[in-house]
Amino acid sequence: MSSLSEGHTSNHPHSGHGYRHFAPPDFLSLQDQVPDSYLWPQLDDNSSLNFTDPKVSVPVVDLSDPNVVNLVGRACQEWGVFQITNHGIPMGLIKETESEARRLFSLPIEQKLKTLRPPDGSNGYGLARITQFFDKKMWHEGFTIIGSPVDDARKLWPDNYTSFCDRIEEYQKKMKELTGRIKRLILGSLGLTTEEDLKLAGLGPSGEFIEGWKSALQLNNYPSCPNPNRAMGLAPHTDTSLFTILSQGDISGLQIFREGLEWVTVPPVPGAFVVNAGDLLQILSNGRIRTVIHRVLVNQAYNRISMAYFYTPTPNTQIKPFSHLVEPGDVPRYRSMLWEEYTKIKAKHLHKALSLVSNMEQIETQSSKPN
Ligand SMILES: C=C1C[C@]23C[C@H]1CC[C@H]2[C@@]12CCC[C@@](C)(C(=O)O1)[C@H]2[C@@H]3C(=O)O
Ligand SMILES: O=C(O)CCC(=O)C(=O)O
Ligand SMILES: [Fe+2]
Repeated sequence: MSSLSEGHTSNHPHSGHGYRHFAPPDFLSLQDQVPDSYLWPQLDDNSSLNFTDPKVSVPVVDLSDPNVVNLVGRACQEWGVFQITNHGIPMGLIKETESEARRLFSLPIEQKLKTLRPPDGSNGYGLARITQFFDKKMWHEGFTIIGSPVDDARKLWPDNYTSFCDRIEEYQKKMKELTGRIKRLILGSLGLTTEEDLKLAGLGPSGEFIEGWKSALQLNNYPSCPNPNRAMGLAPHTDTSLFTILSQGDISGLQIFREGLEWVTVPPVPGAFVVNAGDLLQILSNGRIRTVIHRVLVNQAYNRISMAYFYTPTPNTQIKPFSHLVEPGDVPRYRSMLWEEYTKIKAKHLHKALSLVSNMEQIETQSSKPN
């Protein structure tokens, strides 16, 4: 594995261990003309979908509202996504973490490639994992941090990696606390009470946090783009996580897909986080809360940075719908499986993953059962 990560700057297709062609390009060199491999079919002009009518826009929930459990519950079931304000995370920390991310992506490409994520690895610089499922490339580069950022930060800034690490570690700590809070609100809104159901969600018998779930912090960079109507920042996808807490900064770009409305822009609210349901929440809630299809558009004027915090169980955790949400006598909508099993199905089948683990699907179409 370490020999692999030493060959990462090689661009030669026959160099054996080189996988430079799996790396993002130097976007600076593409500023004059966007190559055909980055040109998607004309994206709709979505300007009409920047709703300001609260009935058709993503809900904003004030976490200090006494009615917060109901507000979160309704937002989850109607939209699967909402923004949160009054969450207690200092604006200064968000801005400073974002500027560390900006500092990282501003490094020369050869420097960033020193941390290129190996094909079988989880941490470091690289393309979004969904890249292989699309014919066209994305106007995006990412950096994934699972656990400590220090090994990669040392490679990026051998002499001054501490400001990056300090900021990231503080941000991870705050995100973990906030995750616990949001998890309690969502589970509370679903009315979960039994020990079995709480345990499925990583909570002990009296609602305490069970250690052992994992998180991933994904820094996303979307350079400004000379042809924003044909370039895609991040292609349509759902997150695999239970839910994701996203800081999208001040620049819009994130859109969610909503039946009947098509693509709806999530307008940046200063200091707010976007919380979106992932596939796991759809499974555990027995389909009550739906995972959210979303994508990111780019723009000509600004380089956009976002930071997404994903929350997931460990690979050998058994997952299945909460029994409380399965009507007596009914079959759960999703089958019981190990988390590792689901992530493998997702990595192979992307958008089809949920229907492949659905019991309903098996009744309706026996042939789509996974082997
Ligand atoms: C814990 C996670 C969640 C991951 C994989 C791993 C680390 C990075 C995440 C993302 C970030 C970008 C979109 C996505 C779809 C991707 O390509 O990489 C996400 C994926 C998922 O939600 O499946
Ligand atoms: O950049 C954004 O606004 C969204 C990023 C995202 O969807 C992700 O990292 O999974
Ligand atoms: Fe996402």
